[in-house]
Amino acid sequence: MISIPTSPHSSPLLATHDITKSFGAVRALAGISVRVEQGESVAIMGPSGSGKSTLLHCLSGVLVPDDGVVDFDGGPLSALNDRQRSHLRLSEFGFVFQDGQLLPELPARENVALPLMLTGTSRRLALAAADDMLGRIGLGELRGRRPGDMSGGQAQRVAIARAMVGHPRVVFADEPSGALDQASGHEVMQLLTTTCRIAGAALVVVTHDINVARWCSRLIEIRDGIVHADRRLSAATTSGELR
Ligand SMILES: Nc1ncnc2c1ncn2[C@@H]1O[C@H](COP(=O)(O)OP(=O)(O)OP(=O)(O)O)[C@@H](O)[C@H]1O
Repeated sequence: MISIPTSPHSSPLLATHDITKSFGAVRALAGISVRVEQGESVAIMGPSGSGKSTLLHCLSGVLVPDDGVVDFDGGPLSALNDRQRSHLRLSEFGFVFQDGQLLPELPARENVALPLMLTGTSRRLALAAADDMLGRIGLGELRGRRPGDMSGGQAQRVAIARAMVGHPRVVFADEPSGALDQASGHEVMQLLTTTCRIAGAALVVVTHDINVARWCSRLIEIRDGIVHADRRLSAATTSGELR
């Protein structure tokens, strides 16, 4: 685990303080302050181009903001160099993308084991942990199958197993059900929110779809690179159970 120098004040798990980010003349983030508490699930919504993915990438240390600060676990991500930030992403964060981004040449269990092997776990232990995770989410029978031989929903569930196998403290998901039909999308969101809740991981989901956002306990709406609204969602539907 990487230790970040801590700030003196008590802090949420993850927070941005007035961050800005521009790409050339395009101001993607124009001063955003948000907080994500431990174990909380937060949806980020907003029109196309409003800065949702840029915010997600700044929160997860993939991008460095031009101004402002991102704190994780009480310390600024900017205190870490590139190598330390990469290690933090592998060891503390999990990622789920719209198309899963599984490696097509590897069977499910090797895709799931990969983040552990990249942080130094032996192949044998990483594969055992991957098999265990796949079994716990009801995908044991898929462990030898390559992504090209799975449905989109199955591949997304394997991607969730890969995101969760390292016991992340935060899972970042960018349109995790965006490429799926409604029923598969529902299953994927149920699995994602349930596994995060059981693991005590915070979840940050970028989505265009209010039905996806409703799986979360909070909704942050972004417009033109600033926070337009930040509210609790009362009817969080996070009641699915793991098989
Ligand atoms: N790497 C980049 N290079 C240039 N411009 C970028 C880059 N990444 C984002 N932008 C621009 O920054 C703005 C915000 O982009 P971002 O992807 O964060 O929006 P978004 O809300 O996630 O959009 P969408 O819903 O369409 O995915 C857009 O105008 C986009 O074109």
